[in-house]
Formats: sequence, structure tokens, C-alpha cells
Amino acid sequence: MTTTTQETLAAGARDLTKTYGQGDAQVHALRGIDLYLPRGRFTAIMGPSGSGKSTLMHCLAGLDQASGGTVTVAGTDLGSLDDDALTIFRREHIGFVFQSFNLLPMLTALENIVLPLELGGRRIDDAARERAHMLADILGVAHRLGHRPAELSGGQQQRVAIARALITQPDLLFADEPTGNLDSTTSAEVLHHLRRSARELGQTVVMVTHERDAATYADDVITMRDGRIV
Ligand SMILES: Nc1ncnc2c1ncn2[C@@H]1O[C@H](COP(=O)(O)OP(=O)(O)OP(=O)(O)O)[C@@H](O)[C@H]1O
Repeated sequence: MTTTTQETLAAGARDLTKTYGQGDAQVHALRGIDLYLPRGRFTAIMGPSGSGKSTLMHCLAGLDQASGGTVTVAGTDLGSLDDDALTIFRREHIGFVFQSFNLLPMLTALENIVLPLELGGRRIDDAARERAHMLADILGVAHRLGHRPAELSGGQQQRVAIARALITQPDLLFADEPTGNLDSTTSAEVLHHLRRSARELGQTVVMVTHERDAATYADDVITMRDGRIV
């Protein structure tokens, strides 16, 4: 791989395989995936249930260990890291957004957004607060920062969750069915804001979705079937 490719590549996988179970119970969830995720692009992973979308995302994010092949994120081969190093790497380089927003109910939106910095042992200084406000602005929740999650709509909660995932400036943002709990109007808002994160912040976003409409917001769509990219 050339240096130029490394610089423009947020993450990649080579001949990635994942097998669950043994003998008759063996499932080949990934059967040799080659994937290149350029920086600053919004990629959707689609495919029928059981095609391997979640497994691929978990392997790319270092949440699950592949059976074979390599995953590289921001120039680091995840296979070269032990468990502790992988945990730290994930915290510093990867952001997650889930279907259920997972905000802490007793904290305000702003406190939720800066929480990953505190958990990472970083001081909440003016620069951090400024970034939190900038993200809230881009995600359209700047006017709700003093409110607790219960006082926000589902779409607002998900946009706060996206801001929280972006506060550490991760190399990769993974969104796992981010609109699964939202109605179509609110989904469209969230997807619009995910796309803005890619366009305006140069954020690399990878979204797993069942919904064809959701995938139309992405720059690239990867379709999986039976453990392969088709
Ligand atoms: N922990 C596990 N143990 C055994 N088999 C598993 C495990 N996790 C996933 N699988 C199997 O691996 C295959 C791929 O599963 P995966 O969850 O990646 O698919 P998916 O495309 O994300 O599906 P869905 O859209 O339903 O979430 C499926 O056959 C699934 O049953």
C-alpha cells in the first residue's frame, strides 16, 4: 500500500474472514472481505438479515476478533494490539452510535456530549466546550443543550448521541441501524445530519442499515450477501 493511500484511507479490510462455532454448527459469517473506506465518506452497509453486516462492523471496530485477514484503522493493524491496547485505541479512534440512543438520563445533553472526553481522562476546557457547541450546531441541537434526554424528541436524542460520538474526533464513526427507532421524518433529519458530518467535518461514517431509503443518503453503498460483498 502506498503512503498516499494510507493517508486517504480511514480504514480497510483484507481477506477478512469470521467463522462462528465448530463442526456442523459452523457459520461462515464473513467469507473473505476486501474493503477500503476512504476518509470523509459516508458509507452504508446493506444486506439481508444474517448476511454478515453486524459481524463486519464489529470486526472493523475491533469489538470482535476476525478469524483471518487484517483490519487496518488509521494506519494501525488491529490484529497487532492486545486487549488493553485495543480498548484504548477504540476510545481514541472510533465513535459509535446505536439504535437505542444510550444517553445517560441524569446528564444534560451538553454533559452527555462531553462525557467521552471525561472518561478518557481529558479536561473539559474551553476548546472542548467550543467543539461541543460546534457539533451541537451542526447537528441542530444547540438550543437543547441544557435539557435532559427525557425532555428531547427521539431524533434530538440521536443527534446528541452523534455529537457525543464525534467529540473525540474519531477516525471512524460507526452507526448501527441509527434510525431503527425513529419515524420516517425524524430518520430523514438524522440521516441528513450524518451526511453533514461527513461533508462539513470530513468525518468518515459507516452505517449499517436495513432501510433502502436510509442508504440513499450515503456516498457509497456496500451490499452484503452470505458473508460476501456483492
Ligand atoms: N455469536 C455468534 N455465534 C454464532 N453465530 C453467529 C454469531 N453472531 C452472528 N452469527 C451468525 O453469523 C451470520 C451473520 O450474522 P450478522 O449478525 O453479522 O448478520 P446481519 O447481516 O447483521 O443480520 P441482521 O440484519 O439480522 O442484524 C448469521 O448467520 C448469524 O446467525
